[in-house]
Amino acid sequence: MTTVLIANGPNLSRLGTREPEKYGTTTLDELAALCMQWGSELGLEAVVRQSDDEATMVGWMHEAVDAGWSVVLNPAAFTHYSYALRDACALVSSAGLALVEVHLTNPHAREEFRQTSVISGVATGTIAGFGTDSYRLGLEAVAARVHER
Ligand SMILES: O=C1C[C@@](O)(C(=O)O)C[C@@H](O)[C@@H]1O
Repeated sequence: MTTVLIANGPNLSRLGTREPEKYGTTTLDELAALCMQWGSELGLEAVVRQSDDEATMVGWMHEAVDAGWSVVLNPAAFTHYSYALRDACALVSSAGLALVEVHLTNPHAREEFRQTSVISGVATGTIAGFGTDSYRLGLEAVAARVHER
């Protein structure tokens, strides 16, 4: 089965209680279980991780390249300023692996600083604003690309 890394950035461990009016009430553990279920329905093995640490996330992108994993990435606040994570994401997409950027909220409808993504330019595509369904749609996009190969 094809493995997909679902990588979550800073503060997403607090899902469920973090600004629930914006991010919903689903916890990260619940989201991980949903992703594993959606993944298996799509013929994908979902590996779900979260870190508040930029270097750790850069290392995960290197691991994805070496292992041939596609990635569904919610870079969280790193979206807006982490050139290190952007460069690591470019390694994934330039290796021909799908790198789908996802967001629970629609950053374009929020504060000005959220309207810039330094990741989008090297992502295969971006899905934002559909709550936890953004992840499901991200997995569907990966599955469509993997199965057309
Ligand atoms: O932490 C997050 C979550 C987020 O990536 C989202 O999923 O909507 C949007 C980011 O602006 C924010 O920093």
